[in-house]
Amino acid sequence: MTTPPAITTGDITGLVLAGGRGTRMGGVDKGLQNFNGTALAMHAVMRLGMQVGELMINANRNLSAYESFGVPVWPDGLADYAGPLAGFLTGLEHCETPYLLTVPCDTPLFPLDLASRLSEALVANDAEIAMVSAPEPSEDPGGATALRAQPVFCLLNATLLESLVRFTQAGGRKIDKWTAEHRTVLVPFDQPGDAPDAFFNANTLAELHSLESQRN
Ligand SMILES: Nc1nc2c(ncn2[C@@H]2O[C@H](COP(=O)(O)OP(=O)(O)OP(=O)(O)O)[C@@H](O)[C@H]2O)c(=O)[nH]1
Ligand SMILES: [Mg+2]
Repeated sequence: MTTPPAITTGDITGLVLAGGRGTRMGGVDKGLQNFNGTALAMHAVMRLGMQVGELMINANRNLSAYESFGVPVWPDGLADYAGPLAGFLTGLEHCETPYLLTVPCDTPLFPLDLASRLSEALVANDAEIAMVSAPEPSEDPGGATALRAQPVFCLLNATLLESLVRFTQAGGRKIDKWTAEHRTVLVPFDQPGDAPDAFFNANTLAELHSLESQRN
């Protein structure tokens, strides 16, 4: 058997997902909220930018504010805030590299080796999709953390565009339902040296402020 070629940085387009409603944050444009003095989406742009060859932002409001971050901005093609899968579709439609790596705008401490670890796992498992699996805080105070799939952190083979067009045209909206149709590898980020809170996301203003006090 021949080993599939490694994925290099230049093979990947990074996509910052900032197209949501931000309902739990009071309906604000989440990507534009300040985090330690810089807009959340800009944190993602900087962190992802050092791991990929090209970058894009997917946003549905305040497009000129996002454009000022210096990377192309694309709104959803699907109407009415169809969810993050609409962002995946937009990203794949505009992706000119063999792979697309998605990150949400509300997780500003995601790891700097995200792209390399997802890439290695994708190749090693001959997969089409590599998805993060990471510790999540327990609902009960003092409860143990559990490892959960983080479907908005996904490395996708760009050839999946056709499949996603079909899935969304049929009304599909759930990321995990779509990824289940393809060879998907879950990549655990709970190894020694991994920050346990790297994938904590800010859905409310209180969560945003509590994340601000963490160091990375
Ligand atoms: N393109 C696109 N992205 C979305 C959409 N809905 C959510 N997202 C993105 O998916 C990621 C995870 O979503 P949430 O954390 O639920 O963010 P949200 O939908 O803005 O917030 P809530 O309305 O409070 O659920 C974020 O990066 C959002 O920007 C959508 O309709 N279109
Ligand atoms: Mg979130």
